[in-house]
Amino acid sequence: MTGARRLLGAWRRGTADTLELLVTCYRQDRGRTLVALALMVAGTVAAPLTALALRAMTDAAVDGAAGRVVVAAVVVAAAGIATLTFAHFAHIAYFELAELDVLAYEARFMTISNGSASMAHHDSPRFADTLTVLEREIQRLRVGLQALLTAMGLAGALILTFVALGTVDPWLFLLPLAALPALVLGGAAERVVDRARGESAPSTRGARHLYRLATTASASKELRVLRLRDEMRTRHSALWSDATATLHRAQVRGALLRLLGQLAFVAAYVAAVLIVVRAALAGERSAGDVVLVVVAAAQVNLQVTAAVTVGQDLARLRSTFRRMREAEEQAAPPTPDGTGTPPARLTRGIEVDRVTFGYDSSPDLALRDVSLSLPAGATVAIVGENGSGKSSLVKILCGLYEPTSGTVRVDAVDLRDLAPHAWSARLAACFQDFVRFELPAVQAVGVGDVRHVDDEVRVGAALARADAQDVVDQLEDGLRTPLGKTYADGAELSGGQWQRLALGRTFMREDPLLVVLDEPTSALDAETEYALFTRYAEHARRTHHATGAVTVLVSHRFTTVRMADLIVVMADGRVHEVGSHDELVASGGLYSQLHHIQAAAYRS
Ligand SMILES: Nc1ncnc2c1ncn2[C@@H]1O[C@H](COP(=O)(O)OP(=O)(O)OP(=O)(O)O)[C@@H](O)[C@H]1O
Repeated sequence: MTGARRLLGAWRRGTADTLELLVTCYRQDRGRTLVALALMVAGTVAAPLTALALRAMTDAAVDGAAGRVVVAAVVVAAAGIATLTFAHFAHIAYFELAELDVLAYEARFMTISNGSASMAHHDSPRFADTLTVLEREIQRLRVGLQALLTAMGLAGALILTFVALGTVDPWLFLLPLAALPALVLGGAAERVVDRARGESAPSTRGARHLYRLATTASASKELRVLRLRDEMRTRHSALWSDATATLHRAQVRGALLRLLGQLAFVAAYVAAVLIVVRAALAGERSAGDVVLVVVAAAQVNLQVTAAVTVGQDLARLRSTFRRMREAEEQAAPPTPDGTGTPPARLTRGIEVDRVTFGYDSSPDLALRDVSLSLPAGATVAIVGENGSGKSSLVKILCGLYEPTSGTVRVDAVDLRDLAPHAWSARLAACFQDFVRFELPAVQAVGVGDVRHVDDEVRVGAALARADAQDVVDQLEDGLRTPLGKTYADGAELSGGQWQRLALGRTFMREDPLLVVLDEPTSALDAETEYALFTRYAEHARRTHHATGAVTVLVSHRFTTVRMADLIVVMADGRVHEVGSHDELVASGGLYSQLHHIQAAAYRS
């Protein structure tokens, strides 16, 4: 009972999802949706009308009624034209609608992927699998829309065909039952194939990754130097073979299931024709009846075949919507978002209280029992070896991940109680894996505060704060120069130049409460990094007086962070030492040792 209820629930949800596609079309363009629907239904329903008109024509001919023959012949011709042409015109109408639908669902897909404040879902392999399948399936929404419109026409055509057959012999009303095995087995076949799509997603994802690597310019240097062309090709084709073998096996099983369903129907069809032919031979049915049954039953065969195909496309469409819902659930925050507003200025600062954190995809902890006090207005440097937890701590401070346990407090308010988007609006951050926005230079920097994306004065000021004005000065058309390979005339920048523009972007926000610079100068030499950090720290001290903003600098270079008010040394996910440069050097601990080693290395 519960199973049946669950099935019914799933069916209802699936139908609602599928119809939602039509509602989306309707919202985009009412007129075109109605025209497409009307043409599709009229074109499909015209086929059984042909059978009825043929019966009338045959009987009229046998009776010698020339007038009726002509009328019926006109109907046959009109219905024939409608069958042949309406679907084509409908296609013209829904083609554009389908494009708009793909656009609408791509926007939804983008929101699912990157619309939430937290980015924890990006670490889940299950989410990655769902995205891999969705990325491809969204492009198939066009087929889904066609299937949906065809299904509506087919439903009308099937009803009309069975009514027509039923007028010849009530037994023929049973013919729809013979179509059931084909529909049920068709659905089962699609489920088999859909499962295989999910199972093959990791291999598909791997193959796509290699394909992207092999076709993007950024990877081409290493691929050439490492002479990886053949290796990449071998691995790519092995992964594809793996994915296609899984899909192929499922397709074969699906085809067998569908064949079984079709055979059941063919048997019933032959029986139906025999019943009517025998009755006609006995003089109980007219010649027109025989014509109607032969034509209509043949149409039923075509309609059922079409229904099975359409059924598969609709099942695939339902799976797409199911996956979309799953992805939405996976990307949803584990606890309801807070609604609080961050303070206009920080008075106490940011408190990290016994924070422990592990990524979903890893059994190890990235942060263990971290407690820190980041006073308002302070410049805090975080140093530590690779993998010691610096970036993880920064991401927690930015609210990109929630701590597994422990609390981050902003002026005594739990970060979880603040509205995520209100907190991110008060952040200014430059990450080590910064984005290269291929836009005109003004916008590539201006997106740092999207309200002022084209404001050349603000952008200029932000670049000056980041000491990156010279990058733009070198460009042919200054701030208006398009950047990157997306444009035919786009300027290509060096890694360090891109990084300095990213820094400029960070300084677009004028009233942040937290400024994060996570290795923003990794492409620069140690001396330049030191000079820049000193400049930022001074700037931060001056301006953050007003907002109480905390500036967090992450660096590997122990020698360049000594200007910070507070230095946090991380090791193995824990806070190993905290203090000012002088205090830490005096204590003779890890900072002191590593500082001396690095200083000696730079001197030599
Ligand atoms: N997205 C992730 N999924 C799973 N584990 C991760 C992820 N990001 C980082 N880790 C792990 O968490 C630990 C801390 O990484 P984190 O990036 O915070 O270190 P880091 O000190 O910033 O290192 P680096 O100096 O190399 O940037 C490492 O063991 C790393 O493998």
